Amino acid sequence: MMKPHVYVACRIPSETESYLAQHVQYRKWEGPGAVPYEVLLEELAEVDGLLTSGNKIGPELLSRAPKLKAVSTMSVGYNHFDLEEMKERGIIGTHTPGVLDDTVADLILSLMLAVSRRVPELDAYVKQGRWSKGDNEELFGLDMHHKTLGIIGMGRIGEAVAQRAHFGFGMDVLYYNRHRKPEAEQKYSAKYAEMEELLRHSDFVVLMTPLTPQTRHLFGRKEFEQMKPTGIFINASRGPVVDEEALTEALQQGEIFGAGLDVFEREPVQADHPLLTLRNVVTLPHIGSATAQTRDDMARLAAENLVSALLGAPQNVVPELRK
Ligand SMILES: NC(=O)C1=CN([C@@H]2O[C@H](COP(=O)(O)OP(=O)(O)OC[C@H]3O[C@@H](n4cnc5c(N)ncnc54)[C@H](OP(=O)(O)O)[C@@H]3O)[C@@H](O)[C@H]2O)C=CC1
Ligand SMILES: O=CC(=O)O
Repeated sequence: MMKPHVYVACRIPSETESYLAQHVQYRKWEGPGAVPYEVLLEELAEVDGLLTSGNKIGPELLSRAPKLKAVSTMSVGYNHFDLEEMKERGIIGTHTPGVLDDTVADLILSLMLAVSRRVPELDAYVKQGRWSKGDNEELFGLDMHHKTLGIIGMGRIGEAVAQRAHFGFGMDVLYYNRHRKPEAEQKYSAKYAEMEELLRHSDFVVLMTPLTPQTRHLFGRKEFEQMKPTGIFINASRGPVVDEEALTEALQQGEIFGAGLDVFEREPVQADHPLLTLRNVVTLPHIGSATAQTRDDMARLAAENLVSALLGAPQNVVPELRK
């Protein structure tokens, strides 16, 4: 039987390439940087499958890929999939849930600590030779242990955050989803709360929903106003879930204590973005799952997902495209 043809548009480790080679014929983008859109369109003309990590999968691209049967993204988020278009064309879309939960949760905890204890700001203070003797109250931060954490989007990653916060830091956990999760409530003594109640009672608010039409700008002026003035806001979901103008205002006006951001409305964020000028914001370049081990695991799973889809027994299909 002829092996299916695949294009690999993102970096994958050599072990994963060997795995792919057993099942498919593939070509790959060798870099540097991201694959240019024109190259992608050309490559897709003849392939059955695409392995990607964030290329927009929309009508133009799909219309240039007449043989395409499956797109596998090396990410758990799949807001770059045009789900309606893929459904109409019968394209299978898969993602990589689960393998990155602990790594992303670790990063979220590091943002919570970095903002509350002002780690980057104080690192700069020391390195700039501004440390003087004596107890300087201006350098004090806020405690994280035994405070209240509110998680909006208590899914796989949200639960990994709850686990660390509750058992590691003795935090009380509130959460908001569209559906309650009795098992999570039991495991982490978590309490379900409506958004407003969660925002009013939480010392730390972690946003971890997917980006969907319903969650776009879920967080705006009203939500920041409802937070405590000592509240810390963390977003590691997707940038457009937050209205960045409202967040900037809330930070400038002291409506909240600080924010930790791994994601932005436009990525890469522009160097002159107002958020980057604020002392009480800790930023990262969308790096939640980026450890060597976890990226290897994601690449392997994405490759397995693609092979499974092309060989007729698809796994890890995104919920909206399941038959
Ligand atoms: N910064 C980074 O590097 C990374 C970012 N991510 C982002 O994190 C997201 C979450 O990943 P993961 O935990 O695996 O996903 P899950 O699907 O497991 O969890 C998402 C949670 O969000 C809730 N949710 C969905 N829609 C809404 C809504 N409209 N209002 C309130 N809650 C909602 C869901 O509950 P319910 O359905 O009951 O509402 C669910 O509990 C990904 O989609 C991705 O965008 C993921 C990995 C790395
Ligand atoms: O942002 C990363 C992902 O896996 O989604």
